[in-house]
Amino acid sequence: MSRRKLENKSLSGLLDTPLHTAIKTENFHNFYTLESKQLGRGRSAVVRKCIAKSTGQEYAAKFLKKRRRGQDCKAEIHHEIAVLELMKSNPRIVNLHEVYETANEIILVLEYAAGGEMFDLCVPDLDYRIGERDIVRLIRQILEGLCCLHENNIVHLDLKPQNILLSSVNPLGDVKIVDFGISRKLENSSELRHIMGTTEYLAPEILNYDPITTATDMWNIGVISYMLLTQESPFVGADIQETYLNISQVNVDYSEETFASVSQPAKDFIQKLLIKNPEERPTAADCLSHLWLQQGELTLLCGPEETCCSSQMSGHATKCSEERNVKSSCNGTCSDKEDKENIPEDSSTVSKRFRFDDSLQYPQDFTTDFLC
Ligand SMILES: Nc1ncnc2c1ncn2[C@@H]1O[C@H](COP(=O)(O)OP(=O)(O)OP(=O)(O)O)[C@@H](O)[C@H]1O
Repeated sequence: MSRRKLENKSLSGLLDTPLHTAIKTENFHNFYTLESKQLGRGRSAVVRKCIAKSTGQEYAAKFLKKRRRGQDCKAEIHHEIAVLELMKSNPRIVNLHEVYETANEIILVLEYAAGGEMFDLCVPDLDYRIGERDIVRLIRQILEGLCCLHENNIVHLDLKPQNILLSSVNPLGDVKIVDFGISRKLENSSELRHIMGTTEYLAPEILNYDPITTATDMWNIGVISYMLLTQESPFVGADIQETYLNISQVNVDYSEETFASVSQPAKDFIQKLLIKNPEERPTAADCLSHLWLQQGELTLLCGPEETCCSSQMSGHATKCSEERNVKSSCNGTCSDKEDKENIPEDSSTVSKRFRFDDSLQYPQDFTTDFLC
């Protein structure tokens, strides 16, 4: 879908479509062996690896509390399930296998992303530095997933290296986008300006309380690309105020020193995305046509003549998704659609959310509209 179509839409909220996935009330533990080590934890969930007793297959079990901070969160969880269902056949989005419900929790049994978080590729103390060719492949894959989400008028709103997982790390596998907990459906009728997220990844329009569109996710593509290429978080400051200021002034270090080993097309790609005015940012489909992403082996899900949407970035004329066959990039889902309190924290799993800004107290999340 073109930006023109999307920009008139603003954010309303949650998908309340009937779910196709059966919510099982049998005892989860009869069917899965749960490993004690946490894979991760976030604002709303604890995620643990589990093994299906019948098949030996590995999964990730995401335990979501039905009530958090005294509020019923079932609608949010329903929404997260509905988004995962909508994206079911997109290989860039984590697959939802099963759902269980207990008295206090809903358990999402997800495809297991054995390679962990992309965040681990963004840290300066990495033994090896991931090459630009690999970064191009990973960014392409994120954009392919994002194209499909945006074509379905869903904005992720929490894209960050902690929510981009990898199917494997050695060899470097494929992208799996996770955590649709604060994603929202864009609607014509209403708009939402508040949302929460992690401070250093917030787009200026969120800080400014301006309407949110799909372009908000595109800011995050710029941030993720910057982090993969430079091993630095572009906006993080000494404290939360400095981080806000850096974001609102788009104060980014593009120095020779920081970009010493980064190609010019890669730098150009980031500079086109880290733009204050959301309307000037290219769409996910535009980005796929950028010169930087044209290099190396292309792993387009679309056929060549079915490439996603128009190209604002490169000027290449390509086909729009509206004209596309449903079997294109979204494998049928695009156009054919219409607290962790009870789970003891595993000390071996430290949240890496704030690794770039350890000085800030948890949570540094921006929570003007706390959803749950
Ligand atoms: N399918 C998976 N395979 C492997 N690890 C996973 C999987 N899903 C989630 N994780 C790990 O668990 C962490 C938390 O998961 P997730 O982001 O879905 O939880 P959340 O509570 O919704 O997070 P947030 O606070 O960002 O909203 C992820 O960052 C990742 O490290």
